[in-house]
Amino acid sequence: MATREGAATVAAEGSKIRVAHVLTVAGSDSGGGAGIQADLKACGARGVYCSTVITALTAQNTAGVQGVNMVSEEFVAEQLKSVLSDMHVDVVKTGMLPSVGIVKVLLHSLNEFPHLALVVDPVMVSTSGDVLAGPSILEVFREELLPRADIVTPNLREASTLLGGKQIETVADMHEAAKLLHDMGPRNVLVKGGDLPGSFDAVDVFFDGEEFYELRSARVRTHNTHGTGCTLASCIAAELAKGSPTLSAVKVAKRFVETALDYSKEIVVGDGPQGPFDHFLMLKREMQGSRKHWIFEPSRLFLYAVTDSVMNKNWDRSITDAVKAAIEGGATIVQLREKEAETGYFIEAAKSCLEVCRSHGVSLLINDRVDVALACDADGVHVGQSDMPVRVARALLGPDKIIGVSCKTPEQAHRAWTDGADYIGCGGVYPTNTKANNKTIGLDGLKAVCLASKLPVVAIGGIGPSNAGAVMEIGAPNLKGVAVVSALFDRECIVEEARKLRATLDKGKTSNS
Ligand SMILES: Nc1ncnc2c1ncn2[C@@H]1O[C@H](COP(=O)(O)OP(=O)(O)OP(=O)(O)O)[C@@H](O)[C@H]1O
Ligand SMILES: Cc1ncc(CO)c(N)n1
Ligand SMILES: [Mg+2]
Repeated sequence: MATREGAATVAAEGSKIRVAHVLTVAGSDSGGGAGIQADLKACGARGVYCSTVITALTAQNTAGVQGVNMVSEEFVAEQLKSVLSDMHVDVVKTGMLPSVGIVKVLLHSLNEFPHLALVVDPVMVSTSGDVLAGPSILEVFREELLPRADIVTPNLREASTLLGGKQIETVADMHEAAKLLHDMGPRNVLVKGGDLPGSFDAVDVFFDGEEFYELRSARVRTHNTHGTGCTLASCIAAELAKGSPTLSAVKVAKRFVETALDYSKEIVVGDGPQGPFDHFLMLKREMQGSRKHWIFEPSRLFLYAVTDSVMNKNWDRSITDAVKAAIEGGATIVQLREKEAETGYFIEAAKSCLEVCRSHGVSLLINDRVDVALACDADGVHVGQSDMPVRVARALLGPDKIIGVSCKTPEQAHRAWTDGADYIGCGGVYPTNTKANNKTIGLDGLKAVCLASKLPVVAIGGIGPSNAGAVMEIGAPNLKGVAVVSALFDRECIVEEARKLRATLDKGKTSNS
């Protein structure tokens, strides 16, 4: 078992990195819930590479199995040869093995690679009651495949069939079955109790030849259990491939299945009685969870105030006072655009603005200066096309900060999405004095950018109370608001101007809804 032991999740070999690798030899489930598809997802979720030798195609959905098309023995052999002659496999996991001939072909390959660990999920009957491997398979399973296995994972029905029809209705029966199956030669046995009648827990019995372990988890109340067996066996294989001892691998795998079922208990994929679950839902939720506190709510772009150092100087106002007034008038997000400010002063001013913004639940972004945003822990940055690239800013700021990017063209808008921006600032919509040599793209340019991206868009450039309504009326669902500079900060009373703008925007919103 040298290879398995040596293949921790990723084992460095010089400068190359070797990945933990499971080969699944199983059937395809067109519905994507069990078989090869479950194995790929399970290994993916556990961070392990998975190659696939397909033994049969099934036409299958949440109602059951409508058809089976076996792959020829010769072609199963060819797939095995392609993978095993070239790739560094740590563990072979078997699922649907529909004919004696296919099992023999597999055994032949395993003989050639005696170091490979073997997880056997003796798939025979699907939960829907459809036969995936007939009784003719039993002898070769008992006599040849099980003795070669490091672990075999039958469900109740499969354990009973392997044992010639033994009744298994209680946990005590499962112990007995595990012991009898162990006598057939596998190193470890896991009798799965997913289908144990009347049990509150999902109990599996593990036997290593010496000790019995009852592995219990809460029974998730769900119809989405299609593919639990395949997933469990693949997870065991994945953990073994990383180098775990067998009992730990089984415990991790069972926990994975339980958690995946729990996360997926409400999903609806098909109309049949037994749905699949989502192997990645817990990861998706985790990702969302880590961004929960800030998660960017596009409606925040509604009235976006962008400060301007020159204007504040002309009107003799501090940045903080300007920001306070904009928020009082109804600004929903603020960006500090201080092109000339010295870094030390900028950080202090940003901290003071941040205090004001936080106390009003308004996000504060910094224009261009990722360093300043990091220094004062602002909510994010807004970058232009020639500033720090979005990808680099994202790498520096991490997943929790908001990143906006200025775009004038559909290409830039598309790029913003792939690079990981949270929103697009699009303009100049109208001519403006705030930015020298800034090309005006008009309402058509704005529309084209909105159409080109899934990201929320805020329009900018020459916008004020007189034209904000027209901008919002272009009718793009992802146009979430307007950003203004002069219309607020180059006016005598910021609060009043902000209120006027807010009123115009609010009016447009009510008449559109
Ligand atoms: N509702 C449930 N809640 C929690 N765990 C479950 C539930 N149903 C099954 N399990 C667990 O899932 C794993 C697979 O067991 P199960 O008996 O369902 O296998 P199976 O019948 O081979 O599955 P399938 O044929 O649908 O792929 C076991 O660890 C079992 O305890
Ligand atoms: C292809 C395939 N393999 C295994 C199972 C057992 O769930 C299934 N339903 N379909
Ligand atoms: Mg099964």
